[in-house]
Amino acid sequence: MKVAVIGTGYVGTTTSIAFASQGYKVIGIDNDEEKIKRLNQSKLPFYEEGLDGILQKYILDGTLSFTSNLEESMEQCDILFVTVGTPASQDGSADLSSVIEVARQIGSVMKDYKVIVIKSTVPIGTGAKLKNIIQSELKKRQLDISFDLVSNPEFLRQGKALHDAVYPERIVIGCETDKAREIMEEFYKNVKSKLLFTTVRDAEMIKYASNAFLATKISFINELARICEKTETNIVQVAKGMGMDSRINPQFLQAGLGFGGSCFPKDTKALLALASEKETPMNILKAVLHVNQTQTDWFMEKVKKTLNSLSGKRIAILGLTFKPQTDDIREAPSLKIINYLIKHKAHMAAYDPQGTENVKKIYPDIRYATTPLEAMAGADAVLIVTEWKEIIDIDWKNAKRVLSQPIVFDGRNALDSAIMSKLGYYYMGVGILKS
Ligand SMILES: NC(=O)c1ccc[n+]([C@@H]2O[C@H](COP(=O)([O-])OP(=O)(O)OC[C@H]3O[C@@H](n4cnc5c(N)ncnc54)[C@H](O)[C@@H]3O)[C@@H](O)[C@H]2O)c1
Ligand SMILES: O=c1ccn([C@@H]2O[C@H](COP(=O)(O)OP(=O)(O)O[C@H]3O[C@H](CO)[C@@H](O)[C@H](O)[C@H]3O)[C@@H](O)[C@H]2O)c(=O)[nH]1
Repeated sequence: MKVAVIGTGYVGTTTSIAFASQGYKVIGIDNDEEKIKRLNQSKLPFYEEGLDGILQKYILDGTLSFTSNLEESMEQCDILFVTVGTPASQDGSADLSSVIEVARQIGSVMKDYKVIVIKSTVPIGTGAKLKNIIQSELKKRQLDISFDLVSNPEFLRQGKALHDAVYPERIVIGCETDKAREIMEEFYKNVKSKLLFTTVRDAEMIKYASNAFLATKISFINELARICEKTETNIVQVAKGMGMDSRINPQFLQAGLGFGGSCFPKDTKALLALASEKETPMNILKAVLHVNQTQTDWFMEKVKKTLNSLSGKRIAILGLTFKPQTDDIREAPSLKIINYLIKHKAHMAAYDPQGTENVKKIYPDIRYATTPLEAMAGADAVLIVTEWKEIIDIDWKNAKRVLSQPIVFDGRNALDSAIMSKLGYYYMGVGILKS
């Protein structure tokens, strides 16, 4: 079976590599010519540890190739996976212009039966809409070609993309015909995973519902962290005790600075926009977003109160990306924190192993350091914003010497408060007693 993947962004490139590793011949297609040129030179358009070597291997052995020519690629493939972006529009709803454009292009060049698989995260009803667009393009060409439209949402996590794509916990397939079901079953036959066949609409909803639920767990624990601080209880212990109940489970109960990234913020907003369009309010989800939007301010108010004022203070920011193991800064809490510090006239120096260049484009005028210690030199306080291992592993005993004051605000509860206190730090996390 030959495979084409339309859109060679984060999901498209990582799933193309995963499909190649499963023995398929894969063509990655993108309308960004520069990206295609670089991919063919084995250069990834994003940071993902260890992936460039694997990409190079599959390019060199001819398993994987990249092009901007959709028509030619379609003739050579049986299944087309669509992984183009669906970013948030001004009103929060999903911007479907790229998936619609791809559907038009497919309909205008398709010559025989294909299975068109939507991996992009799209609102309920989009699959049916895309099917209509393809049909009307075929009609314009006076062709009566059959095709199947399948929804196969992607659940991979950034930083762990290849692992998640090769060993998915579950595969959800929404399809409408036995033929499409058989082809999808055959395609995934070597992947050991739970498989759920359902309708296209259900599959579309499963993706939004999953992200909304995980986001809900995070906002729940973050709101609980606020009350823990007022009741002299420790959110880390509370989450641990809660998570020991298998019905609750310990994942996504890490209190912190709120969720960021390219998915949770936009997907929760898109589901809310859909709910509003359907005149069915989702009050819990609204609160989830509200807690998330206020979490960094809540944290920064504590920083300001502890330091009396931020004006003229030197602050070291450790970590800029929305989570470790990525260079992605979309919706990263660090951006709100930098903005807060600028507004309160603090001086800052920021360090991140991978995200600096991306943040520089938004905030060119703040100081960036090339090591954590350089950022910490002379600082009145340190803010841990992303829990990179390199940041957790700082030699905190010796690092104290470069600081002006030994104060650490840990936005990820990444360090041990008792150890930090023993080392002589004034240490404050999220939802834990200060030490
Ligand atoms: N990033 C993640 O971790 C993740 C995980 C699961 C699902 N998703 C979903 O997958 C989709 C893609 O996300 P992403 O992060 O890979 O996006 P991205 O922005 O990194 O990549 C999208 C790619 O599509 C290309 N593109 C746009 N229009 C095109 C067209 N007409 N023809 C060919 N290529 C075109 C762009 O040039 C870009 O390379 C989104 O719907 C997202 O919600 C993302
Ligand atoms: O207990 C937790 C877990 C996560 N986060 C934050 O939540 C955000 C998202 O984290 P994560 O889910 O690990 O990252 P993503 O790569 O955005 O992956 C999510 O979004 C993808 C895109 O839809 C889905 O495919 C994945 O299943 C889903 O986990 C990050 O800012 C994390 O810091 C917390 O604050 N506390």
